[in-house]
Amino acid sequence: MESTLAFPLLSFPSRPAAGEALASALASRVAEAHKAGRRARIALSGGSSPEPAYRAFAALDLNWSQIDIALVDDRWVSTDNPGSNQAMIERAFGAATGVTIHGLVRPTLSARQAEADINAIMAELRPFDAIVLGMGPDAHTASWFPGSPDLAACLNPDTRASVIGVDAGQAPVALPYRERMTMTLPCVCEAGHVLLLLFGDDKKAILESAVTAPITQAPIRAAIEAAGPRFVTFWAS
Ligand SMILES: O=C1O[C@H](COP(=O)(O)O)[C@@H](O)[C@H](O)[C@H]1O
Repeated sequence: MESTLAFPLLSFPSRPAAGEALASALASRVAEAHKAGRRARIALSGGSSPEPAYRAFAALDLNWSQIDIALVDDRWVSTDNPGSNQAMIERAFGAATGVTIHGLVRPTLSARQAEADINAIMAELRPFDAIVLGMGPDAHTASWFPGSPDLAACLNPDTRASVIGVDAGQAPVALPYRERMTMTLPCVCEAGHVLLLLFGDDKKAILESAVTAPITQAPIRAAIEAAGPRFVTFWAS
């Protein structure tokens, strides 16, 4: 199927092939950082789509002790909850000995109460070499949900915050995980590479509609516009 998008959408014959290509792109970003003599910093999304791609990345022969992995967003649950993005990422990177994973959740606090602590950590990690985004069926990305009273704060281009606690309870797709922590638009879109991993003909059609939809209804459009040519989609049917 031809893409009608005005930005790069790389099509792959299968989901595993798309995941391997994403893993290879991330490995290139890691190699660049290490060649420059510094730790590599990658931020990853959660959800149901990306775990096999993360396993493919984790299987690569990299100097994992010089790689920081942060989360783009998480549901405000502890890692024993099946909805925990952190738990999925920790599982996927089990083979990556020495990697540092920076979780966003502090289960004894509310997301709002934890913002200052997590923002301090993110300030040390920014800017990220690469960020991996996903997209939900309501055109949300990260935890930027249509209808959320916190959407404007998430998408404020002038915010100094890297992450904010959000109430996503107005978005049916978010439930039952109403309370969340998410990176903000500037934190995501200043990254060297903003990579969207997307599966299914239905989601491709949603992405194509999102580029002309109001940002309040299709928050992913904010990332597409802010990242410009650094926004690349890895897609398989
Ligand atoms: O809730 C979330 O959903 C999005 C999309 O996930 P998917 O299940 O449709 O693959 C994800 O990118 C985000 O990290 C997650 O918190």
